[in-house]
Amino acid sequence: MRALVVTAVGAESDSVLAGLTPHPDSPGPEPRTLPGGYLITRRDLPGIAFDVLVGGVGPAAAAAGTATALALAENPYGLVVGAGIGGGFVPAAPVGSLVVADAIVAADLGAQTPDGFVDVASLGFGRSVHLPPAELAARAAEATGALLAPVLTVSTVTGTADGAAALAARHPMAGAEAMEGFGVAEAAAAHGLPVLEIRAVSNAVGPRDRAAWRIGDALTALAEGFRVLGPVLANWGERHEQHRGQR
Ligand SMILES: O=C(O)c1cccc(C(=O)CC[C@H]2O[C@@H](n3cnc4c(=O)[nH]cnc43)[C@H](O)[C@@H]2O)c1
Repeated sequence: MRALVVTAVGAESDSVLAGLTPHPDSPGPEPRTLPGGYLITRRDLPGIAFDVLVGGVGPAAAAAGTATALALAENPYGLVVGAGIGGGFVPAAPVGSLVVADAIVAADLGAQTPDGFVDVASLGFGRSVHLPPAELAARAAEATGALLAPVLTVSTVTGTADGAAALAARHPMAGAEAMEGFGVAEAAAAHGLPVLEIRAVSNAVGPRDRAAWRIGDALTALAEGFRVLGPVLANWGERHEQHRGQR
């Protein structure tokens, strides 16, 4: 199977690649540049090939980058994975921990009304949630020690206690927020592909405090997560392809 992993920035892609590179002395091919300037780097593990893309920050950039890579793929992908750092809803997802999405939620796509926020699906336009394959998400969370919970996609980083409380009230089970997952998922769905999202928590969702961000710790956790995730995804891909072959 081939999997496309979509990160926002190079530091996240470097962490993912570090986790997917069993022999640091022979790391594999150098990055290529896709039309649009997207960097994409290939890593081969037993049973699975990964292309790790730097797609940009925010849901629109992530959707554009993912769609570009999927449309230009020489060989078809079987899975798309959104990956990177994110804000954690504490205490469930502390800084340095991992969250695997059991739902990828467009948390600020919709309309504010006098009665509160109405999501885009309730307005009658498209989708507000993408669901990763349940068994895959559960296995990924178990293997990596991640919290299995909804991951919210927002266009604006939550920076106030009121904002965090409003989001938590609308999504009481949420584990993390980030800015790309829903865009990645929309592009994957347009190509009929399953999607997974994993976030390493760099900061707590809440009042803005840049001094408290632990991006290094989160990037280390992301690399460790992908070290474990590689074989899990390979195993899932093999069983998935066998299952498709039997039909
Ligand atoms: O607070 C700021 O001044 C600020 C300025 C520019 C960018 C940021 C970011 O938070 C980068 C967002 C980047 O990292 C992911 N991320 C990490 N933590 C969070 C979060 O708490 N909420 C949303 N996104 C987060 C996100 O996926 C982006 O790729 C801050």
